[in-house]
Amino acid sequence: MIIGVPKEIKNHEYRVGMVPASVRELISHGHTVHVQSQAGAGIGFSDDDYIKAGASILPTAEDVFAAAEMIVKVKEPQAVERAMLREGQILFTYLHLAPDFPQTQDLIKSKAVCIAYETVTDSKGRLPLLAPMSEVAGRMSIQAGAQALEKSRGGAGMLLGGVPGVEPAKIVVLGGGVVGSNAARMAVGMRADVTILDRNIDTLRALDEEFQGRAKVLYSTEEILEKHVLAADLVIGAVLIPGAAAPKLVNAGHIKRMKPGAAVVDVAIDQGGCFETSKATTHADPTYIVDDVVHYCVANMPGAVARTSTFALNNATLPYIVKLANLGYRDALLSDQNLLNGLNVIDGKVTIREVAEAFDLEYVDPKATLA
Ligand SMILES: NC(=O)C1=CN([C@@H]2O[C@H](COP(=O)(O)OP(=O)(O)OC[C@H]3O[C@@H](n4cnc5c(N)ncnc54)[C@H](O)[C@@H]3O)[C@@H](O)[C@H]2O)C=CC1
Ligand SMILES: CC(=O)C(=O)O
Ligand SMILES: [Mg+2]
Repeated sequence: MIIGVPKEIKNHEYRVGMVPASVRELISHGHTVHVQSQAGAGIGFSDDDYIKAGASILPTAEDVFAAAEMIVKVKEPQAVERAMLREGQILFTYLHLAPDFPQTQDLIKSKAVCIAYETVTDSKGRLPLLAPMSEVAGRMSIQAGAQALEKSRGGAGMLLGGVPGVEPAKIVVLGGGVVGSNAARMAVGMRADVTILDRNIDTLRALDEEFQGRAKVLYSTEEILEKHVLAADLVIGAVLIPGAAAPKLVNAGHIKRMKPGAAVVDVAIDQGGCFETSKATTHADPTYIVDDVVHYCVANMPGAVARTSTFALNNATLPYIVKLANLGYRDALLSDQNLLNGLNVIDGKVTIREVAEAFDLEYVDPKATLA
């Protein structure tokens, strides 16, 4: 198969779909890999590094999209990239369609085979291609929150861990999955006062066992959520209903009643965000203030630590890239229900229920589209 790796174009996005070691692996399976010139420059890989791994370098994204049977990316395709997709071409990347109607429309129009990293599952129902970036974003969320609480960002001027004789900040983590548990680990390590809310009893048990009282672990009723959010200095938004738009757990009224100078970090912003007042921001201008509460809502947080993130992402995606390349999308998807769960749009049809429901579009059984 001919595989194409374009340079990412989102604001301050330095990750790349494949590192040279991944390219080498595909070449060893007999595939051809075209990489856009400078695609890896942001994480220290030159065009020469890719050539040594066996890739050929193409000057523009247009060249890569035109040549490739499968495009491997990191972030959801931007409008100019969507315009370059064609019928039957495989797109393997993060998509986050449920909060993004323009992208959904364009992918339908393209008739491409669009497989989203974030809805591929594993045998335990987890999300193996989302998890590495959730680990990164969860850990980063506490750094982002710490900065948001500084005076220069509009925060109350609090140090997360306090100092001897002064109380630490109260951090509330909404959702105790991969993002939430990683956020809590960092926050506990910094000696903040940490409370995690979730609705999955098994998750609550596992967190309770892990933290042994160093973080409070609570079932998230509306009452508990309101009580803890209103008392918080920092709230991390880390809930997910796979494939669907994030539930708006914190409304504008809650934000109004939060402490002045408090901060929220909405990691779930890639799925639309779990604070009613969230709107996506960029690394160039990450925060804004609503009712004296600092909001950090960057949708590609791991892009800031692109080197760590690209390796972590490639470790997870490579086996799936190899499978798609070796078998072709039809056999790869039909032989692996977990990979099939990643199929969001194919031949102009929506094959993920949550996205179809979000936009009142027809849902088509993915298997029916491959018959
Ligand atoms: N902004 C960014 O750069 C990044 C964002 N993310 C996003 O972070 C979000 C969280 O991802 P993960 O932690 O991997 O998901 P996960 O599936 O591991 O965890 C989500 C948790 O939310 C809980 N939950 C769902 N609905 C809830 C509710 N109403 N109340 C309380 N808890 C609820 C679930 O029980 C689960 O434990 C996703 O939207 C993901 O796409 C991930 C990586 C980077
Ligand atoms: C998951 C995601 O949105 C990211 O890694 O940017
Ligand atoms: Mg207020």
